[in-house]
Amino acid sequence: MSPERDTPSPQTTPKASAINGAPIPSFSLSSSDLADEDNDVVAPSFPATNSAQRASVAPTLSPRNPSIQKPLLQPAAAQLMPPPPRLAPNPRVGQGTAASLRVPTTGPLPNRGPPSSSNGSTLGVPSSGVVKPTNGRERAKVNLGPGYSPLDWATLLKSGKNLSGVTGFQRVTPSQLKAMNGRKGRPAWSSYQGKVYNISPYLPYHPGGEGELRRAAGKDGAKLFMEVHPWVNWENMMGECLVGILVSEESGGGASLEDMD
Ligand code: HEM
Repeated sequence: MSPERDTPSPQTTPKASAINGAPIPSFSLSSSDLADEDNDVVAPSFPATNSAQRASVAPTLSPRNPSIQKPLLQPAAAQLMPPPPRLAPNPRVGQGTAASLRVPTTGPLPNRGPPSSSNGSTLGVPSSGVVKPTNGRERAKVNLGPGYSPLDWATLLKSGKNLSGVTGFQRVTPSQLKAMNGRKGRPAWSSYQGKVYNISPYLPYHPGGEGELRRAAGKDGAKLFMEVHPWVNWENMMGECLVGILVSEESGGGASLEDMD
């Protein structure tokens, strides 16, 4: 408490007082001061009339604010409440809502996938548009020669040509299947779910490469096939290459198989 402070009247609202002898501004809260004021009071030049600082100060700072004309019977809290919204112009408002919706220029954009990919696709997906499971294996990229596209294979399937390499339905024993491994001029056969197919004509059409397909030659190819691409329909793609059915060794093979040896 400063000894220089004016002694306030116990009946009046406590007045602000100078702490270091500085004069108190004329905007006193006392009713007598208000009565002496008229509306010609010039607002202080600072803060500016429409500034944010002024907006945050009690309304009694603005003589043009009608609230100061009211008697001090209002609760003190009401006197200290900020004026009705008279905010300084928001510089963003003039730029439209697009400004507030604009995506920051730093950091990854949403829904854009990984920032970059080895195939150069900006969307981070393979350029083929097909996302395939890899089964933990690195798939070989095979360039099929001209005329050996999947469409070409489909055309060949419908051509009516004999793609099985045999004249009739065969009963194939495991040993006979093993002999048809594609070597020494022999055809490549492979079994799938008990059926035997001649995979030789498909070798140059196989998207995974001839070498991969040859791994199934002379044996049951189902396991290898399902490991790599279980979504591929073997029976549809190889239907015209059907040689016959796999039978037990004791059952014996067909006569035509013996002719091929
Ligand atoms: C007659 C049986 C087979 C047929 C009809 C066949 C068919 C196909 C087809 C249609 C594709 C393309 C798949 C795609 O793009 O989604 C493909 C790819 C492939 N196949 Fe086969 N396939 C056969 C057997 C095999 C076997 C036995 C192997 C492995 C030993 C194999 C290995 C592959 C590989 C590595 C690819 C490449 C996959 C990729 O590019 O992501 N295929 N095959």
